Amino acid sequence: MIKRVGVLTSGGDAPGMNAAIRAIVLTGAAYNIDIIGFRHGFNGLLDDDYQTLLPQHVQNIIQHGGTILKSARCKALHTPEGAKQAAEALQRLQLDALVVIGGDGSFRGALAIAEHYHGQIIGVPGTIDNDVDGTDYTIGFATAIDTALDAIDKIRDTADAFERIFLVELMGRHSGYITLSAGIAGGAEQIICPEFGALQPEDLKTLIAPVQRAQLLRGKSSYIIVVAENSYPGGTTALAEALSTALGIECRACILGHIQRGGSPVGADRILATKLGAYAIEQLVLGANLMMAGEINQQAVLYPMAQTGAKKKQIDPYLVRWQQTIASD
Ligand SMILES: Nc1ncnc2c1ncn2[C@@H]1O[C@H](COP(=O)(O)OP(=O)(O)O)[C@@H](O)[C@H]1O
Ligand SMILES: O=P(O)(O)OC[C@H]1O[C@](O)(COP(=O)(O)O)[C@@H](O)[C@@H]1O
Repeated sequence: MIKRVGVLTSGGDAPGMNAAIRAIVLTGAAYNIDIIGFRHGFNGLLDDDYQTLLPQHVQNIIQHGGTILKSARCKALHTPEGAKQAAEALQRLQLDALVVIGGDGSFRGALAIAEHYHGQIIGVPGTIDNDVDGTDYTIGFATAIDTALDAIDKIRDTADAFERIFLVELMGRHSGYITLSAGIAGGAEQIICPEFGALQPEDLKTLIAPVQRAQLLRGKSSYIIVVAENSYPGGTTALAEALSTALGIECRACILGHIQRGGSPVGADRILATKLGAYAIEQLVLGANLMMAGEINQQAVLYPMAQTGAKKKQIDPYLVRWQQTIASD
């Protein structure tokens, strides 16, 4: 019988985390389960920083970005002592289960705790990067795309007016999901992301030739290259400078950064978060352990937490081929 469940948000915050917390609290109340919210990610377990979450605490939060529980990265959890201490906190507070809302890193943290914990643990995928296996989309990704798109559309106006090349840097440390998706939707002429291979200074000619073709043959007045972070030595600003020198045309870099993590979650993220938060609680009641609540083909599914980061989630090969062979030529 599950009576008390802890919940925390960990790693990069993502729009929709609040909607997930709300669904967890409301579903918990329906099953007569007490929900205890830990603040600042796993740090809340180590610092005894928690509060009981009642339905009234999650009123009017579905529309807000960020997370009412705060999020953080927790260095201590990378040590066996930290994981043991976190598990001891869960036992001491008599928690039957823990819900971790975060990315595959947070799920690795949860698995470290599980080595010392007798209760159940379930994950809910929350990260703008969409780099978690076992779910088509993560909570926050859809909002991040719209935020990036809004910026790309605006940059297009000034790029066109000034007949400039713009490089727009988007987030995703290890994954090009945001970059490919926002690049396709924003009509970017070129896309640079980890899945297409690292770009080195000596490879610049592969970028330059299509730019020249577009300008000479098609008379393009604006040209947008979206770039995933960490794609070029020295960063996107260095890449813009190198391109300016090579092409003799003004290139500008725009780093969107953490803007992509904020804002009111779009409908798709609120719906996904509500579904997965509720499903996580219902599956805990049914005995799920060390699983992630995901959604595949609109169906809520359980997926082993240990496999959520085991292989690199594939970005859409059809769009990759189209972008590389048709859109960027
Ligand atoms: N291998 C690991 N062992 C223990 N804890 C981990 C491990 N990887 C990540 N964590 C915990 O999860 C937190 C968030 O991980 P991170 O990769 O930054 O974000 P995300 O969950 O969004 O992928 C880390 O700060 C750490 O506390
Ligand atoms: O906020 P920080 O610590 O600068 O981290 C930035 C990173 O966090 C993210 O926004 C989200 O990543 P995670 O969800 O894996 O934490 C990445 O896109 C970005 O590289």
